[in-house]
Formats: sequence, C-alpha cells, structure tokens
Amino acid sequence: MAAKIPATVVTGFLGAGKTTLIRHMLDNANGKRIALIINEFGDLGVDGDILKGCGDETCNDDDIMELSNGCICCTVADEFIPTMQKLLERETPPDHIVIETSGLALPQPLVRAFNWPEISTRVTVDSVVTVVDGKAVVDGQFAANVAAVDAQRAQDDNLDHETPLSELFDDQIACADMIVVNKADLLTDEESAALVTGLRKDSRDGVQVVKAVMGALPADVLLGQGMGAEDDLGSRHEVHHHHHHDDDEDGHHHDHEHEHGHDEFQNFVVNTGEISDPAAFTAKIADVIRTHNILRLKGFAAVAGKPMRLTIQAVGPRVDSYFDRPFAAGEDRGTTLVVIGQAGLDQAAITKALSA
Ligand SMILES: Nc1nc2c(ncn2[C@@H]2O[C@H](COP(=O)(O)OP(=O)(O)OP(=O)(O)O)[C@@H](O)[C@H]2O)c(=O)[nH]1
Repeated sequence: MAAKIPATVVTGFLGAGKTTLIRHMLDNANGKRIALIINEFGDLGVDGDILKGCGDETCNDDDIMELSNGCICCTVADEFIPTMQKLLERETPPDHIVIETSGLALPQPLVRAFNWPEISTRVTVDSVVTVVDGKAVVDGQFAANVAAVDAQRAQDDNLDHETPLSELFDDQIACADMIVVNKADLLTDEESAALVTGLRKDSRDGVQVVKAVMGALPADVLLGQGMGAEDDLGSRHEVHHHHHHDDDEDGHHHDHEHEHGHDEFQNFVVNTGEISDPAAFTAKIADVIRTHNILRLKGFAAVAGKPMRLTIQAVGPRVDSYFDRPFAAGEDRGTTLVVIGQAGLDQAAITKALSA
C-alpha cells in the first residue's frame, strides 16, 4: 500500500471565513497540489468562482470540484464519492484534498464516507477543521449574517429549518478536530481568550483552538504540510516561524515556507526506537496530545517484528495510523515524530512521554 492522500474537511457557517482561509492555504501550499471540493449549497457557485478567479498557479481550475446539489451529507453516494474517485483516478492525484462544506450539513456522514472501500484504501481523513466567526459568537449570533444563513437553509429541502443556529453551532464544535477562531482582529484580547477557553470546554478532549485573522495559519498547522516531508524528517531541526513577507512585482503577497509570520507556533522532532504495540502507542499519542495541548503530530514508527513502516498522523483527538510501505534494506528502523503546537510546548516532557 502507498501513502494515503490526506483529506481535510473545513466547515463553519456562511461568512465565518472558510473561503478566506482556503485562499491563504493555497497561497502557502509549499508547492503541494491541493484539490478542493466545495459544497456550494445552491448559492450560485460564488466560492468556486472566487477561488478559480484568483489567477494563481496554485489554484488550478481543474483542482476545484464543486458539489452543487445541496446538502453534502445527503449526496454522498451520488456526488461526493464519484467526485473523489475522479480525483483519485487522475494521472497525478493531488497531494492533499480539502473539502469545504457549509456549516449547515453535519460533517459526520461525510467523514463516514471515507470508510467506503473505494475511498478508504487511498484517502485518510486528516482532520475536521471548524472555522468560527469569533466576532459573531461573541455577539451571541454565531454567524455574521443570520438572515443569509437562514436563506441558505431555506434553499435545501433536506435541511431541518427549525433547529436554532446555536444547536448547529454546537454540532460544528462537536465534530471539530481543530477549531479556528477567525476574525480575531475584531475581538479584544479578553474576548478572544474567553472564547478560546469556552470552546475548549465545549469541544472534545484534545481539540485545540487557534486564533486567526483572515484565516492566516501556517500550512503545517492547518494541513501538516511541510512538517512531515519524508526526506527531511530524519534530518530536521527545530524551525521557528519568523516574521517575513515579500511582494512580487505585481504586488502579490507571498508567505514562504517557514516564514509565515506566526511566532506563536513551534515545532520539534522526537526520535525514538522501535515500538512494540501500535494500538498502545497511538493511545499514548492521544494522551500526550491531550495533556500537552499539541496541535498536530505526524511521522513514522517502526514496530518490532513488522517489516512495514507505520505512518502516524494526529490532529487533536484524531489519531490515524496505517502501514504504508516496507522498510528498505538497511534503512534505519526508528520512530520519528514531528510535533507542532502553539509556542510554549514542554518539549522535554513530550519527548520523554513519547519515548517511554
Ligand atoms: N475582519 C475580518 N474579516 C474577515 C476575516 N476573515 C474573513 N473575513 C471577511 O468575512 C467575509 C466572509 O469571509 P468568507 O471567507 O467568504 O467566508 P465563508 O465562510 O467562506 O463564507 P461562505 O463561503 O460564503 O460560506 C469576507 O468579507 C471576508 O473578507 C477576519 O479574520 N477578519
């Protein structure tokens, strides 16, 4: 079996900033090819057009697939699975798949669709990322334009139109592996701190909450990209994110790898030997993530007595592992994990816990 393609589900209400976040992500994709599946919900394909019209070589029109027939959870078999299959059948399949879904549809049926045999051998769910409109939530509204969200709901007969927005919001939080509090620029420090604390309490254990302005998060935080490159895993040194931007002659703005302007994130590598029990090891990873507020953890492990390499990726409470390929003759049978989190991680304690 080869490495699976990670798929990230991005959810959140209309206007929360999903499209903005995805734009930023495409601009910072480190040369990786990202395919987008957008659930338009009958709103005239606006997001797809915005993304397609961006003119960047990173947003290739062919890489944007739109699902137009309403609620994604009701059209999994008819639309979603065939769309995924089309992506997988390509000569050059994408490095990562991002699915933008309206916050009105529950991500669970979608996430379950990744267990379909046609999909599960090729794709792995990286994470469900819930984008929250920080300003709207602080104002008790959950969405910036409640009337627009209601209009969007009215467009789809499959949706229950009676559920209060607060309940749908709770569902979005319950599904999240990572929560992005967007529009932090519109909040005071006290407001955003209180919101982060509240969301941590309301979400599952281990879910991390990060603040963002215009959805600007490093690609390694959002997608794990650039953090687990096979080639440089072993030789990797700690990378700090420095503040650095530059503009090309057209005035386009670029953030380069490792120069995201996010001093608030930190990462490091843990190297350890063979492990004995994969299930126990992933349980331990889940525990370390919870205890130490790790955002993401990714890497490879050697399991005693097994010729295959175990690949591991975790985001909050979601820890995924599978055997991807045999170790080559003479290849070092070690375990290498990259850990990323907000600044202030207890590197010594995390290293100790993972090596135990
Ligand atoms: N002040 C502020 N505005 C933001 C931020 N992020 C996004 N916006 C604005 O909020 C509006 C909605 O952003 P979108 O990215 O279109 O939101 P969305 O979640 O994709 O909405 P739909 O795709 O229509 O469901 C746009 O006008 C953005 O420019 C932010 O961090 N701060």
